Amino acid sequence: MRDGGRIEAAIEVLTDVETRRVPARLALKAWGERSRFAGSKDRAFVSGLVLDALRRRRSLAWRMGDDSPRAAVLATLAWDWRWSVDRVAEAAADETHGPGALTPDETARLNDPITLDAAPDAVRGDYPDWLDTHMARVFGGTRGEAGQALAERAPVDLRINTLKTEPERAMKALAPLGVEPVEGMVTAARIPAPDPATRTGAVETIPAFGKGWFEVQDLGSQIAAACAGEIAGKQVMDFCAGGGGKTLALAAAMGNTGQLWAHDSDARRMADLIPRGRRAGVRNLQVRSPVEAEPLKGLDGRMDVVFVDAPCTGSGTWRRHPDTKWRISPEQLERRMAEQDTVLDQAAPLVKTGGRLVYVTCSLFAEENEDRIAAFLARAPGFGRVDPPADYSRWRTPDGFLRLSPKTAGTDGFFVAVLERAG
Ligand SMILES: C[S@@+](CC[C@H](N)C(=O)[O-])C[C@H]1O[C@@H](n2cnc3c(N)ncnc32)[C@H](O)[C@@H]1O
Repeated sequence: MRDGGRIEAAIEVLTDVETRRVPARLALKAWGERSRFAGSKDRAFVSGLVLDALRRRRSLAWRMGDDSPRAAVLATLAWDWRWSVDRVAEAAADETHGPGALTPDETARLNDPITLDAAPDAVRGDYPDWLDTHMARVFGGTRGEAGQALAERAPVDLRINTLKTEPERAMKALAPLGVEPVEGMVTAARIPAPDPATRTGAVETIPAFGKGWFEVQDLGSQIAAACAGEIAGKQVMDFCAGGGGKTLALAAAMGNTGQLWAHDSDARRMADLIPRGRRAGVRNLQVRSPVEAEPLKGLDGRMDVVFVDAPCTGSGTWRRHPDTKWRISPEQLERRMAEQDTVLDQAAPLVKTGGRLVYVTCSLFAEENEDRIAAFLARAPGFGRVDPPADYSRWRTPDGFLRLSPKTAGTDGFFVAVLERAG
């Protein structure tokens, strides 16, 4: 495809995302199915452009004085992809495929972009107005900057699986991917955010992945899992195991000692858990699926650690899923809060006396984090807060929890509370 056609396709997909309020992934898939002529480079270009436009949707509209998908896509090319305005103009004017020649106003705005200094925080931080109070509660006067960091492209983070290899050996195998070590975490590696228009080789295709040497996992998720503490030889329950990202990290920390239990209220989400565990060399995993009559039977009061990776709005992952920030609603936030209360109440009885309940979300909002913990502690006075591991103390909140964000930690946003059941 020529650039004009690719740009027109990105405008079409962005329009579809916004008018039908569907995930970008589905709109891109639908476009791909309609556009059999598009090759893998075209798909990478269109997908990268749509996602980048979604990342800064509001600030682009504000600076262009136009909230159309066309304006967002053209501005992304000029300001984010650093195309010259002449190049944008030439591609747009492509007679057969392009979205049409730039107007004089578009040309002027692209050539002379205004700053965001006078923009409201929600515009500077690229999130919907109704979330401003939620962002303000956590980030105060720096919420615009926190939002900007959530609008950056994310790196690809890897977790080296110590059940299968040594970090040094894995780093050698990963060298062709351009990985960088992560300070303070020898089992983590990072591939800097790729160029948006190119489809980078999927890390899953290299032989070391097939051998189970590493997993793709955001560094924040790895740190959250590490907050389970010293768990070798213990009884550990991953209560919301889902696809098993945290389960496998917990398994590596246990080194096939003790017993790791995995549970989720949705059996379908755990479908890949057994094969993933096998590939990763996990031998101490027991899956307790909700298809069983009483999946948690016999486990009350037996766990040293119950890890609750709770359902949440995912506001910490906007870098990776920028469409979700425009779809999230107050009703959805309320629903997630109710689910978080339920999940805490269901998980707590499994914790043994002196054991720990580790509550994690990938959301930044206090309503899903501190407020849920405060409400839980009021309902369950046998539990009390303890400090998360000292290694991560630089991200401790004044209340003694952990909050990671792209701005403070260079990771996705995560919240961790470590609670202990009194003796
Ligand atoms: C954030 S996701 C888990 C992601 C997973 N731990 C990982 O690292 O890949 C939250 C999970 O909680 C599950 N869930 C929601 N309500 C639940 C409940 N009451 N009990 C157990 N799991 C629940 C959802 O099905 C979903 O899989």
